[in-house]
Amino acid sequence: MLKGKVAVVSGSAQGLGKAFTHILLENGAQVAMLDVNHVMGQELQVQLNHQYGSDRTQFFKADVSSDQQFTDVFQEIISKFGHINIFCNNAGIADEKNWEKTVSINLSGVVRGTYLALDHMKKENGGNGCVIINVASLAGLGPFPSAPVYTATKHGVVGFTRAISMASQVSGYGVRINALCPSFVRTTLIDSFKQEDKTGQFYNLVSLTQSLIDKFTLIEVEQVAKAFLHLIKDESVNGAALVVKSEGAAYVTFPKEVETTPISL
Ligand SMILES: NC(=O)C1=CN([C@@H]2O[C@H](COP(=O)(O)OP(=O)(O)OC[C@H]3O[C@@H](n4cnc5c(N)ncnc54)[C@H](O)[C@@H]3O)[C@@H](O)[C@H]2O)C=CC1
Ligand SMILES: CCCCCC(=O)/C=C/C=C\C=C\C=C\[C@@H](O)[C@@H](O)CCCC(=O)O
Repeated sequence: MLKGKVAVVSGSAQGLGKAFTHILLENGAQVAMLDVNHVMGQELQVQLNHQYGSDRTQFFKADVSSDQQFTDVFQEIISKFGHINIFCNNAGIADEKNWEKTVSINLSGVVRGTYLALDHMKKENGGNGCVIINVASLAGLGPFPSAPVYTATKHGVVGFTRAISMASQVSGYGVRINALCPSFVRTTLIDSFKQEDKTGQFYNLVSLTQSLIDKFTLIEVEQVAKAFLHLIKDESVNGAALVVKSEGAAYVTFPKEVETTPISL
């Protein structure tokens, strides 16, 4: 299904990015894995070489919060694979204490990756069939009180995706751009909410977070990967947000007009 397609996944050394890499490979794509953690990334590449063959993946070390590193690695990927058809901005952290770093990775990193990919896809490949997936969160659609900056970055990813997808369509780029919004997933990221050096002033809200996790229940990376694949294949959507919860996946219906309650001045 994805034979001949080249995909890039950021934050692919573990967690959701690793699961996205697996499902892309299982469906015939070649995958450029990008991560700041080169030890885990290189270990994974060795494992994937054994499993899928040595020509299917290559690991590239880069920090998505660095303009220079992201731009350089993007060129390296083009030199290695020739072109890119699928680009997934997945790298993310949950660090309320160092909240500026969270903004730089979760939001600025997504904008950076989308612009690099869009520029390449529209010029080199005429856009046709190219797709960008931005990993947001259910926290991009509603408040996650113990992580307000994380929530802001994910709302930002959803808003950016909706606007840039329209810009792509109106400009005739032929590139679809969609957002993936999982609820809590069993990865190492989840540990962040129990670490005081990550939660900062919101450490007192640990039990509130736990009750949200209990309400939504942890989902497995493989379930999110299936939704990710659906979003790649579904050519009918652009600017969509696909929610993934334990009970299944569903597209968000955004209101054409927001509901308001008038006040008298
Ligand atoms: N685990 C969860 O409950 C949910 C996660 N998400 C989102 O999914 C994405 C992936 O998260 P997980 O797999 O859960 O986390 P994870 O912590 O398991 O994996 C994140 C990966 O991103 C890499 N990374 C971090 N900062 C980076 C940077 N500056 N440049 C390049 N790579 C970097 C890490 O080295 C790691 O390999 C994130 O955007 C996260 O916000 C969304 C909803 C729920
Ligand atoms: C710090 C731990 C990592 C967090 C990873 C992550 O992104 C998890 C998010 C999970 C969901 C939290 C959102 C809660 C939102 C509610 O406030 C609710 O309003 C959402 C409404 C949408 C719905 O369909 O239920």
